[in-house]
Amino acid sequence: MRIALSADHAGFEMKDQLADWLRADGHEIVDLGTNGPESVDYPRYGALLAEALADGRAERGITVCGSGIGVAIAANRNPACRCAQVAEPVSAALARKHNDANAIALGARLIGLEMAKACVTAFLSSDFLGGRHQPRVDQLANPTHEQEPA
Ligand SMILES: O=C(CO)[C@H](O)[C@H](O)[C@H](O)COP(=O)(O)O
Repeated sequence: MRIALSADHAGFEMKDQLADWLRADGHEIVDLGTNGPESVDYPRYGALLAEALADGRAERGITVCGSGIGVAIAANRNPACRCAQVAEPVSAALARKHNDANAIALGARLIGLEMAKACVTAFLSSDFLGGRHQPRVDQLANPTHEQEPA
């Protein structure tokens, strides 16, 4: 699979470790930086990830910052991106199954590499379930207030 990775300074080390691990597993990696510990601003790296998904350079995205929150907010500004901040694999799988997420955001200051790998494995190996979830995902791009609860 073609997978884009991005990170700010807080996440670049985990990003690089995940990239090596995914390459060893046969995936094609689009590395969008950053590539060192110098302080950078996370909005750029969330946006770069979303752009790679929007223009088809990658089928899935993984972005890392200290908490995963900043890069997730930034990535989700692009309507082509559905990015879930996750810290354990059940949420990573649900992000695919229910939300058709095409990206996850990880917090390198909150979880270790093994938990990050478990999240990535769950994310990449889970499929969108469709059905009742499809119109909800559609509404993310086009919110409606027409439906009221029964
Ligand atoms: O965006 C974040 C928090 O929501 C990320 O954790 C950033 O990596 C963090 O804010 C960077 O913090 P730093 O003190 O500038 O290293």
